[in-house]
Amino acid sequence: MRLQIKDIKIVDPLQNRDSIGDIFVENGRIVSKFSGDADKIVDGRGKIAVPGLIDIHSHLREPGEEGKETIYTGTRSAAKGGITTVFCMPNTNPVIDNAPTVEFVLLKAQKEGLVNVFPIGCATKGLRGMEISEIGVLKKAGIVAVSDDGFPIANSQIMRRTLEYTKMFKLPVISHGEDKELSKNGVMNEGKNSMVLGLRGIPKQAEEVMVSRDIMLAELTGGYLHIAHVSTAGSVELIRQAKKKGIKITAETCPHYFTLTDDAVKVYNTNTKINPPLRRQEDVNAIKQGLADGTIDCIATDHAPHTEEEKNREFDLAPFGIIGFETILSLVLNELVDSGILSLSKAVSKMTSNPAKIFNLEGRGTLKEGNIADITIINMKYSYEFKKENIVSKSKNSPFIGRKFKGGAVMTMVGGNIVWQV
Ligand SMILES: NC(=O)N[C@@H](CC(=O)O)C(=O)O
Ligand SMILES: [Zn+2]
Ligand SMILES: [Zn+2]
Repeated sequence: MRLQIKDIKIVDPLQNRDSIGDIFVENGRIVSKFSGDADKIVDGRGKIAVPGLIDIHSHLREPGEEGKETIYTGTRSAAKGGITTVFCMPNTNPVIDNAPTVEFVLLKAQKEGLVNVFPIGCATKGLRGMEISEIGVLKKAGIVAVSDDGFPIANSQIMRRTLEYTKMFKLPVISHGEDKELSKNGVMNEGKNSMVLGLRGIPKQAEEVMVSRDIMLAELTGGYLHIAHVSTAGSVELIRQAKKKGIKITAETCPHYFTLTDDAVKVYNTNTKINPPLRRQEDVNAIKQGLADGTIDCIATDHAPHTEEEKNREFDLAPFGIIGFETILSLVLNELVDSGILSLSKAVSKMTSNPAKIFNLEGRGTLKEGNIADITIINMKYSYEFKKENIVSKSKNSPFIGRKFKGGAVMTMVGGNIVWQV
């Protein structure tokens, strides 16, 4: 199969490319040209081609919680959002702390997935924070990182050992920064709003205490630390200083942390209940600054589907988490690129070349010749309203329902195959 995308603006951060040209795809790879005609031609006029987006933080819920999402539905939702590769977190049932479960996820993804799926393995057995998983075995089975995500390792000695042990396998340790004692019973950011609403707060320090600890342990061990879903100004500053000191650390944030504040919780909408919680405007500003100056390397969704039954409960009782695949690109374009905080190329690098580099994904994250033809085509003029009835994910828990966007993915290509098209 030979495919040619004609007269398209190509934005490829790794190659520093931002110019109009053609893209040639043969046998699933990007080639410089082919002799003879294409089997299919895509008219790229007025559109932009970028490397397929890589979302390094999501919850696909399979195995075990197929009522919320499956690999089948989740990868379709991702494809609609312009995402060609997703990493999935191990807080499934059973958890991904053993090779057969890694293999199950990979096999399911191969059979039913529309985009590439790379599992993240548990850092500790059963996500219990007591005993390090068999990381070598997991790596052999195909994991790209380890994380206990929602159940951060409380014991500093175990975290130290995890950072030491994973060095051997060149696997980053993804840390969800939360001191569970400090955040205990909290359901939203601690501050004026939590007081007015009568909801128990989670102080910023619950995140920052753990981010500082993990930075210190990364310094001690020389291990590779990646901070998940940064939500506070203090965390941004801690990471900035750690990078200045030469500590091996990278970080991600999510669209909701640069788009919303805890003012959004005011109507007790449980689709604003996430962990870490939405913070204040000064945090939003600091996160934007951190993205602009390179302190924050990646933008990921933390796509965390939950059913309507679960979310239609009192704010206190509803689970934490929101879906994100179908809105990440439009939110990045509208909140960061249109407002001049990031150039398009810089913004794209945080969802392509940077993740590929941090997690050693060979052949992805750039449109270089020889690479896998994972390509996302953007139309900056594509206007739409994000409506509940159009959500592809099995779950509908988004705080962005009803929002109007301009700019988004109009075609998603995985390994040279068009998997989604508007
Ligand atoms: N982010 C969330 O609010 N929830 C995540 C867990 C997590 O990412 O910590 C989930 O699995 O539902
Ligand atoms: Zn988390
Ligand atoms: Zn998560």
